[in-house]
Amino acid sequence: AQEAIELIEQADTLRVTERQSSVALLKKASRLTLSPYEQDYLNYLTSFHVAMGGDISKAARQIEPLLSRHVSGRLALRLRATLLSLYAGTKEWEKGVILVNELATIQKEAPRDTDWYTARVGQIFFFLHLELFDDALQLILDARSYPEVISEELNCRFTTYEFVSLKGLHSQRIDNVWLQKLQNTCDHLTPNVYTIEYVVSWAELLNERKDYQSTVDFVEAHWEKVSQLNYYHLFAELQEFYASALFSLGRYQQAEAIVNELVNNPLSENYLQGFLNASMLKSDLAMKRQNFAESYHWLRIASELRRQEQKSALTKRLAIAQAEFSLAASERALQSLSKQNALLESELSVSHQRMLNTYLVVVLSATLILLTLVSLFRHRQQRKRLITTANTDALTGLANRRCFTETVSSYLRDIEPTTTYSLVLFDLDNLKWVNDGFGHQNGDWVLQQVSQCISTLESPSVLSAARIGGEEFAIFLRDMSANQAQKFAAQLQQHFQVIDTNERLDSWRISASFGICDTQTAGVQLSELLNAADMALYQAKRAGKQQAVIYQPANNATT
Ligand SMILES: Nc1nc2c(ncn2[C@@H]2O[C@H](COP(=O)(O)OP(=O)(O)OP(=O)(O)O)[C@@H](O)[C@H]2O)c(=O)[nH]1
Repeated sequence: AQEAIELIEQADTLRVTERQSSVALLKKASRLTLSPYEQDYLNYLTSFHVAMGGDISKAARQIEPLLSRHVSGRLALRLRATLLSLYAGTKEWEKGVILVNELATIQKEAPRDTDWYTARVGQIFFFLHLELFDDALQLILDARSYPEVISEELNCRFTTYEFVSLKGLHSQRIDNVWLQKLQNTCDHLTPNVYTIEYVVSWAELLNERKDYQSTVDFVEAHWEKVSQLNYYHLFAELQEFYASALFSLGRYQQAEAIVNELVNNPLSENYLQGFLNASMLKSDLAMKRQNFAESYHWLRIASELRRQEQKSALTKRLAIAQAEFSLAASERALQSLSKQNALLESELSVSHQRMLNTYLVVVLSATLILLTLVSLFRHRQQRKRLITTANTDALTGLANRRCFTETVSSYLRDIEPTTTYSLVLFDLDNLKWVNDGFGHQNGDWVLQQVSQCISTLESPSVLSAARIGGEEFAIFLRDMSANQAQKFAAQLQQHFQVIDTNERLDSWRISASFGICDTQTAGVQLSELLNAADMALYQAKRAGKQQAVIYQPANNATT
């Protein structure tokens, strides 16, 4: 069992040369299950046979619905190329013009294979019917400018169309060299509807040149070949030129026999120009026989056909004008599009610029913000440093007097009445002696060691500890009575005592004298507390140093 596609492709190959076999193969294929593509391909070839049979209108109507399903690829080209040659026959010029453009678009994407060149032939054929010889010639030259090898049949068709175009443009310049060229290109090929096209064109040329004897000779030499093809249009044209030439040569009977064949064939009605020429000839022939009534009859038919032909010529011109108009319109559209494009591009560059500007602004702003943040940060750091410096004692790192006063004052402002606060004031013993004996640097060292002892105290009671004078320190304690503070001072004293002074002070032991008071006895003003503690400290010094004295009201401090 053969594949459907094989049958259809075989039918395609034989469609021109062996029509009957081609039709039979298509019938066979139609009985198989077909894919949508195969079905369309089969329908196309069936329509092609309908066209070859002479009913080009029917064929065109059958092919038209297939177009929308095939907008690219092989079948897209084939369908349109065939339809285009049908439109040339049915004189549907406008539809044809649209199709020519569609084909050009499809061709841009398609590879240059046989189908591509066949489509190109379709376009040229259509242009020739519109008598747009220049455009046709342009398409031929363009197709020939590519190095692809085309089949001999396609070469014959291109040569034929080149000849038809040149004939249309400069008929008088065509000489027999052209005939030679056409014969060399086409005559050795199997005769088919395409390879004998030039014969009809050459016969037309001879007839137009009133070279009637040559026309008759030429037609008679090719009669057999063309008639056997059974392709009505070509043969009808040949018959027409033949009859016309015979008439001009005075061979009326022969001419009449030929013309009768033409006018009696129902297909001739599809072939307007030919039918018109034949009617005119019939009228002339009747006139020769002095049958005026018959002559008048054919003249009336001819005039009706002439009217139709003029209408058709007008339609042709209209189609061309419309095509040119739409071309101009599309050019205008293109121009306006490119203008819009230019506008868009300039807008784009403006917005690019804007974007760049925005970007710059953003970058600048970001830099500015960053700089501001940095400077703010620096400023804060500086402020912090300044505050720290303002509140810290440079030598020992402890809070200074200013800071101590502020801190303690703020605590005292919000004092809890049930809570007792204590102030421990102490003064190092014999620092002058240390300075004098071991040097001021070692005196500094002593101050630092003492301060370190205070800093390392991890008591939640210590609210503030400071160096409030040269060798004078103060500690403010929360929730501690003077007696408890005294114990605290004793601990501190122990810490001072164990400071390793071997290297610096020859084992001289560091000590301090403490003056202690609390809010219960001294009052809740800082000045009161300082005074009280100072008094107690004075007493501690007087009592022999290295001791802690608690302030007693009425200046009666206890050690
Ligand atoms: N090395 C050093 N000595 C200081 C500093 N501030 C004050 N002094 C010294 O501390 C000493 C205080 O002397 P005095 O008031 O006689 O006290 P003292 O020698 O400790 O004797 P008492 O207090 O009676 O035990 C002076 O010699 C000051 O120069 C300082 O920052 N560094």
